[in-house]
Amino acid sequence: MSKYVLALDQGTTSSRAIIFDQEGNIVSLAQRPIDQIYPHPGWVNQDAEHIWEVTLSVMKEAVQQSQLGISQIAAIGITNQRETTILWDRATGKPVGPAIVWQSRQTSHLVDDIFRRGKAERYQQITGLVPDAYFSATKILWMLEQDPEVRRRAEQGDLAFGTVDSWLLWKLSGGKVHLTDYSNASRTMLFDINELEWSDELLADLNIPKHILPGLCDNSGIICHADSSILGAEIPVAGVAGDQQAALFGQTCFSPGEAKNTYGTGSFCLMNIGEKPTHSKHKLLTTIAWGINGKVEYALEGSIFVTGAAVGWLRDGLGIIKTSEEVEQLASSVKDSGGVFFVPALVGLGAPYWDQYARGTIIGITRSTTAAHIARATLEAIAFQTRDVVEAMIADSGIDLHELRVDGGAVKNDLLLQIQADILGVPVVRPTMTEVTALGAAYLAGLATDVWADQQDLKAHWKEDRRFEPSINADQRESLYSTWKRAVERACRWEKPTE
Ligand SMILES: Nc1ncnc2c1ncn2[C@@H]1O[C@H](COP(=O)(O)OP(=O)(O)O)[C@@H](O)[C@H]1O
Ligand SMILES: O=P(O)(O)OC[C@H](O)CO
Repeated sequence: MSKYVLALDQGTTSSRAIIFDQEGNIVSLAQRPIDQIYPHPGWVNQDAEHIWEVTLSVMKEAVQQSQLGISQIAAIGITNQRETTILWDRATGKPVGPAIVWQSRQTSHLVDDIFRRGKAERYQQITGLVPDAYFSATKILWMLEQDPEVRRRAEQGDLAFGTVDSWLLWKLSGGKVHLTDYSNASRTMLFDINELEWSDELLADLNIPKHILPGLCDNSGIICHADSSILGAEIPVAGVAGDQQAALFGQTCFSPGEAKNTYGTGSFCLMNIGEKPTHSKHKLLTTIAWGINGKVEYALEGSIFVTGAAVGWLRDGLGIIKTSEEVEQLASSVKDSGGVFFVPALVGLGAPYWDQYARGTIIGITRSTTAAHIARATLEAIAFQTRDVVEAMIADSGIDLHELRVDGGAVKNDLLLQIQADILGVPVVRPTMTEVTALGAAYLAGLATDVWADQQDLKAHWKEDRRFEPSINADQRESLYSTWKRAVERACRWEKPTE
């Protein structure tokens, strides 16, 4: 009998549930948006109950749409927006306050404190991360410091911390498990990626009680069973990974040197570096790709905070497009950006700049600048930021990039991918399946439940849709890129740190 896998992709802007067949084809897909809460400039919050309700509803919808019997679904795989921090009451299962989203800058001052105390390097040695408000650690601290009652309940063991994977596992299992996987743990800035355990040293440094943390589980293996009240049967949850690591897996980048870039709210370029956690010398992150059957593999990561979200801002903030898709037509209506450069540092800058206080900058505007030039500059900014991290990755790994595999919500935009090939100077390759994040989660779950035999089996599913070749010469490319670097300089350190 054919087997199917249900993947839950809980992203920053939406939850998707996708059922895959054994060839890796989509049988059904349901998607609904996640409400964003912006209480103050630079803050980004979400409601954890809402995240669960939306995820539950798309899961039910995808199963219904597929017309499959529930017994045909061999496993559930989970993948999630990473770092987003949730604290909940173990007894009631209710979240304590809003979830603090990975993009939120509300804890920048707590990170400044780590730097002021001269501890940044130590954090990096232990966790592989450049200290930043992006990661969960200072978000947890912020929640504990906001309210003495929250701190008291946490100390007493009443509260549980989790990233979105833990929250979904808790909810799916009916409150039976409090776990996280290696890939998500490695994004908390509390996990020792060398020793593969929570760091007592960093927990003590931030005064975070260890017992609020989840236990660890493999990325592939039976983790728990979905409560039968949810889909009518106890389906095994057999795969879980942070969305960027899941995309690396879905793109079948199983060997050292293989890399992908995912274009969603932000963009995340990851390269498999094998079994040694080599530390970056060029301000990239070292992160856990996955841990399966006791074997942990690592990746280098360039995290770009705002790419698709900049297109979202053109839509919701400026109102110059009605849908994100419209950006392609608007940007195509001009041959270049007319000298306009947009540094979309809307929530600071991630790799390789790590400037919490950079802010968005549009520069080079003249009397002839139009909305179309700004739209084109936005797509170019996505490509320039990718070049920034790809250059760092080549410098770190010593491996030359011959092509870039891409995926994510924004890669249906052909113009974006052409601009990307032009700015990088290497071909950009889009696979036929662009829901690679969900596919990666399905693969992890399906490998543990005999839907697929091994990684070789998965490699056979990957097919190229289109290859975008560079179409500008090296002089044009370098001239554009050096102007981008000047624009970034103007955006850096704009906001004043608060004490
Ligand atoms: N055609 C397009 N061109 C450029 N950006 C797009 C396009 N379609 C969607 N996007 C952007 O992609 C993002 C959604 O991608 P998705 O992978 O679903 O994100 P996430 O997983 O971060 O929620 C949004 O920020 C949206 O503005
Ligand atoms: O939900 P996405 O696709 O924007 O991914 C967010 C990343 O996991 C943040 O680290």
